[in-house]
Parts: sequence; C-alpha cells; structure tokens
Amino acid sequence: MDKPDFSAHTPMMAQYLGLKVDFPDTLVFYRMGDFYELFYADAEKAAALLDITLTRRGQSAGQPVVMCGVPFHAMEGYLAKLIKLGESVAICEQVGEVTGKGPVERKVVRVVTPGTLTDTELLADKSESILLAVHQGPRNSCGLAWLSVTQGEIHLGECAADEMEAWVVRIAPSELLVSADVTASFAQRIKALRLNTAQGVALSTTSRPGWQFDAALGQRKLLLQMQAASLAAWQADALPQAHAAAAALLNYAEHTQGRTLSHVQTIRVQRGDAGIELPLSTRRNLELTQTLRGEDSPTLFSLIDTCMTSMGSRALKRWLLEPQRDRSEAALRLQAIATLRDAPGAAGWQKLREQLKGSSDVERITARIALRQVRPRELVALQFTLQKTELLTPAIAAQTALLAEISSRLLPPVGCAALLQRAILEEPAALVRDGGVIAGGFDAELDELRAIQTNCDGFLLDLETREKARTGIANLKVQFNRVHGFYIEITQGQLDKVPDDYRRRQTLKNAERFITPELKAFEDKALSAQERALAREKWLYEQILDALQAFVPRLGQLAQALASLDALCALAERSLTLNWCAPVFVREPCIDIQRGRHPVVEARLAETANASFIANDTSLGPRQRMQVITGPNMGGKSTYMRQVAIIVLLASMGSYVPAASCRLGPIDAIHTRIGAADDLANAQSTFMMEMTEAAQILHAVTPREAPGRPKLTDSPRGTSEAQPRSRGEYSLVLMDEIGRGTSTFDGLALASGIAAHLHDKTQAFTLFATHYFELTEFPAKHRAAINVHVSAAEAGSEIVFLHEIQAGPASRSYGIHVARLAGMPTPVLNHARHALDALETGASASRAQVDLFAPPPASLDNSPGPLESALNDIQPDALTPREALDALYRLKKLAQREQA
Ligand SMILES: Nc1ncnc2c1ncn2[C@@H]1O[C@H](COP(=O)(O)OP(=O)(O)OP(=O)(O)O)[C@@H](O)[C@H]1O
Repeated sequence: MDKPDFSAHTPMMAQYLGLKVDFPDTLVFYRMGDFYELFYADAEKAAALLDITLTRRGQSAGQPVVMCGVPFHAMEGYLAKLIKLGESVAICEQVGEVTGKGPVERKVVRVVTPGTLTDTELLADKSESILLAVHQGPRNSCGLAWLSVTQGEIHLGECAADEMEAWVVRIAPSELLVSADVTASFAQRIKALRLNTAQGVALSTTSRPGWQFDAALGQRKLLLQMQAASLAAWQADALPQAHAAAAALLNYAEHTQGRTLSHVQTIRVQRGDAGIELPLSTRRNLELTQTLRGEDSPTLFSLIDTCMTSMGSRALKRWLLEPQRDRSEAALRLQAIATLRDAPGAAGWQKLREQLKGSSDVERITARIALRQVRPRELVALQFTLQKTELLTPAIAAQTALLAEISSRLLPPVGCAALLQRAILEEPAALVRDGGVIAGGFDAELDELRAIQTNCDGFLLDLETREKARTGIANLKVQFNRVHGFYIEITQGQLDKVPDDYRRRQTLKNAERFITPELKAFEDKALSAQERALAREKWLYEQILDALQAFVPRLGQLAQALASLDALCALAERSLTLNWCAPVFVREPCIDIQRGRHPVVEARLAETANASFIANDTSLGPRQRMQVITGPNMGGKSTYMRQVAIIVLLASMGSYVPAASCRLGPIDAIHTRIGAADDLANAQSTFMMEMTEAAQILHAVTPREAPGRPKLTDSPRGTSEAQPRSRGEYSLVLMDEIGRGTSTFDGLALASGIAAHLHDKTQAFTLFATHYFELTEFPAKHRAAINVHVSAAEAGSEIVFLHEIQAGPASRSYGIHVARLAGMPTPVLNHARHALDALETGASASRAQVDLFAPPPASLDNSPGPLESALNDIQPDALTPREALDALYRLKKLAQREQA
C-alpha cells in the first residue's frame, strides 16, 4: 500500500509521519537525543494521561508541531503508567549513523502492549500478563488461543459462541485480539466485557485484520512454532476455530516483539469441561485471589502462597484457579507433598526451600533470552540459580512419580552455567550499552582493548613525571575530561616555561591547557580503544545470546520443574504450619469433612483476636444432598458454607485441607450465590444481581438426569469431546440468604422455588443458608434435605455465638440481639421487640392486623440496657485509678449513644 505524501513536512516530521502510519492506534515514542518525543494527537493524549507539559514548537507543513516528551532514562516509569491505562506504545529508536544529510534513520524496534509485556519492571511478579485472541467461527462456534509472552506455552480452546464471555473472564487476559470482521452483535459483546477487578475495568481490546484469523494459516504457524509435522502429539490437530485464533495471536505477538517466539514450544488444549467449573462469582465469593473489596490479601491465595520464587507463586495460582475433574494430577501432588513433609534432611521441604530461596525467575529470563531482550544482570542471576539447582537435583530424585519427573527436568542444561560464568562479569553494568559486561579472559581482542585503557593511568603518570623534568614546572598536571580529552595544565605563572611543541587547547582563568604530539597520539589510541571495546562488547553479547538459544528448551523445562517443586514445598509447609490433613479421594459421591475450618477466617482470628476457630463437620451424599442452614446473623453460616467449598477446592488442586479428615467424591463444579454487593457500575440493583446469579447457577448446574454437561462446541469438526459426567460426579452449590432483596413473601416464595429446583432437578450438593424460618419445613417434604443450624446461646439479654453447626432448625433468629451488639439505640430496640411480639402473636392468631408502628408499652423491656449492664459490671474496689478513668469514659460514650 502506498504511503501518503508527507513532502510538505520537514524531513524529520516526514520521517515520523511515515513511521506513524503503521501504528495508527499506538502511541509512538520517537527517539530524539536524550528524549522520546510524541507528536500531534499522540502528544495530546499522552500529555493528558501522563500529566506532562504539552508544547508547540516550530512549524511543519505550515502548522505548529504539537509535542511532548519524556527523558529516555525515565522511559520505563512512563511506559508502565501508559500500559496500566490500557495503552500500547511503539518504541522508535535511531538505528542509522549520523550523516549530516537528513534525519538519522529510525525504526520501531519494539511495541509494548498490555498483553505482550516482557519487561521485568512492567510485569507483576505473581501473575501472568495474558494475550488472548478470540475468533468468531461459523454456526455458533468460537475459537480461542492465548499465551503469556514470558511463558513457553500456547493455549487453545473451542467453545459455543454464547460461552465466549465465560471463557474470556476465566482466562482473564490483559489484552484481547478480535477480528475487524466480526458481526456487530459479537463486537458489542466483546465491548461489554469487563475485567475481574473491584471496579470492573473494561478490557483492553485490539482489532486485527480479518484475514489474520485464518485456520489454515494458524495450523501452519503452529506447526512451524512446534517444529513438528503434526499437531496430534498435543491433541491439537482438529481445532480449526482455535487455529484461526492462533494465527492472529502469533502474528500479533511476533509483530510486537519484532521476532518469532522461539521459546514457545508446547501447546496445551483446554477442554471446557475438563476443569471443575469455577465461575467468576465463585472465585469472587470465596475470595480466592482477591478480597470482595478488590485487595490481594487476606485471600486464600495469599494464605497458601509461601513460595520462595515468583515462578512458584504463579504455578500455585494456576493450580488453585484451574482444578481438574480428573483427580490423577491432584493425587500425584498429594503424594509428593506427603513425601516432602516426612522426608528427612536434604530431601525435606525445609532444606529444599532454603535452596530455592533467592532463585531467579528462570521462566521469564528464558523468554527474554529467546526474545533477545535479556539484561546482563539477569544472566548472572540465571547462572547463580543454575549452580544452585545442580545441588537440588540429587536430593529429590525418584521419591514419588511426580518428584521423579520434576527431578529429571531439574537438570540444568550442560554448559550453560559455565558459559555464563566465563562470559559475563560477576557484577556487570545494567545495560550492554554502557560496557562493563563481558568478563575478562573471555575474548582476547576485548582484553587487549581494555588493557590500553587500563594502562592509561600508568602512561599518564609517566608522561607527567617526564614533562615536569623536561620543563621544570613542578605543578604541571596531565589530565582528562570528557569534553576536551587529554591535556597538560600549566598555571599562569609558569607559562613562560612552556616548550615549543606544546599546542594550546583551552584557556582558563588561572591556567592554560596544552596538548603535545605524543599526548595526542596516545589520546587517539585510548579513545578509539574505548569505542572499539564498547562495540566489541555489544557484538560479543549478541554472540552469547546466539549461543544461549540452544539452551532455551531445557531452560523452559527447568523453570517449570523449579516452579512445581516450589509450589509443592509451599503446600507441604502450609499443611504442617496450619495443621492440615491429606484429603482422600473416593469414587462414591460424597463430601465428608470432619472438623473442617475456614483457613482465612481462622488465620485472621488468630492474628487479630487471638481467638480460636470452631471446627465443624459436614456430611453430604446422594441421600443427604442438601443442608438448610438457619441461625442468627453473625452466627457463622457464610463462613461454614465457604469453608466447605474451600476445602473441596483445596483438595481438588492437590493440597492438604484445613480439617481433621476429608473424604471427597468427584465434583464437577462449585457454584456460589453469597451476599450481593451492588453492581452499581452495571446499574443492577442488589435484588437483580441476586436473581441473575441464582438464575445462572440453576442454568449452569447439570441436571442429574441429563447425560452430561453440554458440549463445548457445536462445530461438526470440533474434537473437544465433552467429558460425560460420571455417575458419581456432583456439583457443589452454596446459596446464601437468597430472596432477601425483596419483600418477605416474594423472597420466601422464590427461595423455596429455588431450593426445590436444586433438590429435585439438579440434585447438586447444596448448602442453603436462609433467614426464612418457613424453609425449615422444607426437609420434612424433601427426602434428601436436612435442617442444620449455627448455635448461639442467650446469656440474659446478651447473645453468645457458639459457631457450632448442629442438627435441626434454629429455634429463633436473634436479629434484635445482633442489632444491639451493633450499638443500635435502646429506644429502637424496644420498639423492635414490641413489633416482633406483635408479629409473632399476630402470626399465630391467623395473621390479624399488626400495627408495626404503634409505640411499645413503657414497661416492655425490663432487661438492662448496655449502659446499665456496663455499670453493673463495674466493681469499684477492684479498679485501679487508671481503669476507673477508662470505665468512666466508656460509660459516657454509651450514654451518648443511647441519647442519640
Ligand atoms: N466457626 C467459627 N469459629 C469462630 N468464629 C467464627 C466461626 N464462624 C464465624 N465466625 C466469626 O463470626 C463472624 C460472622 O460469621 P458469618 O459472616 O459467617 O455469619 P453469618 O451467619 O453468615 O452472618 P449473616 O447472616 O449476618 O451474613 C465471622 O467473621 C467470624 O469472625
């Protein structure tokens, strides 16, 4: 395609605009000396986003040039900010020599986009930055391909088009590629996608030309990437929709990196139904990686992640978020954890963790080697890790199948560490640009060039002594500065002694600076040696990168092995520190937990209140599938339900669990509907949210009478066989307080309808917490449901939460007691008690009209209020003066509250 004519512009702006044409939607950082400059619309956008000054300078094509700039050495910080805001940046460097004729040649060397980050500074240590391509296929089919540029795997998947959103949300990409040719409604759905953050940020989406989403092209690219003749080895050969997505994905990744991704050498095909279904609402409600407020801690992940390396943390997060229905991998992990827990000495988890400590991020360094972006210090860190790893391998050899496999991959590639040790200085400069990277003795030519520089000092001292003697000037000095090079400095008073062969270089206030033919000859040699040494170092570094390419596949395997070992050791450590037990997988459908605990609540109680967590048992099976849970607010219903889901999830990922024992049958999904936070961003009311989520669950949970979960794709050629649900497989459903967002009768009616559907139709294992007492009658009519309640005891007018799950329905709700604990003013409580009595009597007297707003009789409440109780509790003789003063303040506060 012909480029537009920019001849009316200055040569520099014409060059800029010529480059910009290829990056219309990307901010172009145009290198000019020590700055990256942005022009015109890019400048206006960047100035606003980065809060930097926008200026107008000179004219081009008769218009002032609008521009802004950032210093080149501070570029990373600005880049990070822009990427976080979802922008992409093309970095355009000077690549040619200064010729004096026209602008220096420039080229875009790298494009940084939210989904293709490789810079250590821009990436979060513990999470991947994922690039996802989505392809809208024919007949309601959809193909997906995704990767993290710093990992060695490409993932493929196919699904029905209406499942697209669920897949995208689960993959949680940083950037999404979509064809410019998708239908308007598909484009609209993509636009509506939001990230899983507290604010629900819109996804960064990049449109790519339609022809890039081509199945045949994708297959060819994948074959080339894998250097294989068939994709069958990865079971990835008959996925045309995913291949089409892969074509666009690889093309874009290569385009941004400026080269092929030679380190990506594995394909992983994800079948939608191979994993335990873990919808976004479940991840959120169980606070797996983010709290409900959107913070990173305290969460289940922050509790279990005691990994020594960021590779380990990332692996652990993957295990947690992608538990599999097939439990063989989890069983292998459990076996390995058991061995690591008990193994003595060097083979035990403590010793291994000591060895893993301080290991570098081999996975990301390997990717950066393949992309030729690796920095000298990362290579030193890699070498250090490789040497440590050599010590690790013999320690864990062949204890269990998984550990044996890890140990076989842990072998560092032969010669890699030795090459790095020979080639790179122990403490190299940060960038090759500055020199000081290649070790002495690695290259004779470099050594020679460096020797000239090192001998410089000796030569200069020698020259100074000789010239002092020749001229008789005792304070003569031979020196160097960057601007003027070498010179001999003579003070004003001594100028008459200067010999004839001295040539004046510079005049200062009190001195003159000279050069001699001998010094000039030395200067030429020394300065050119420095330049040549720098050029030689850059060249050698490229040679080293070439040599390292051969190690990339083995380094990739090593990284995976280190990550798995680290994650297993962390789980071993957690199991011992937190007193967790090994779950037992059984074939028959059941969730049998004895003395189960909620690990995050338990940890928080221990930390903040120094209190212990009350353990509870759970028993669910085909004959007892549903628990209707009642009891006071704050009694622990939500905690109990969540702990069951968390234990099931931990077991399914292959971790020990917070319980005394746990038997677990096959589980295919965990669905949750727990407390609704208003989704104001999407203008949904609490009740609407509640009903939407409940409806999603009822649709998603597989009815037991159906043969299996719906197939992933309707594509006739799709091979992603839906794994039929085995007879023993059940979904776990948590329903918390459904129906509370509407009027009592509506809510009760809906809650009982939902309970009946879950019991009769879907037959899932269901924990159903409710504040509708009427629902405690549900088990009488539904054979597989039972009543349980969280216990509480009354002490006078106070309530004590026992947090124990007991058989049978709760006797009463204690709502007013809880309101009192929350500091509700006494008059309101009195009113509420009166209204409650009236309601209860009214209900028993066949719902006679109750006046909720009638004032309570004056004598209704004889029990002491908070102020009176506090006064009664005080024993003046037992108080120190300080305690007495504190008590006085407390009473005053209570009195103020009552008056409020
Ligand atoms: N088993 C337990 N042992 C100790 N403390 C617990 C236990 N369960 C819950 N708690 C404590 O009680 C608090 C309230 O628990 P939770 O939110 O589960 O109650 P709830 O019955 O669901 O209340 P609501 O109906 O108001 O939502 C928790 O934050 C925790 O501090």
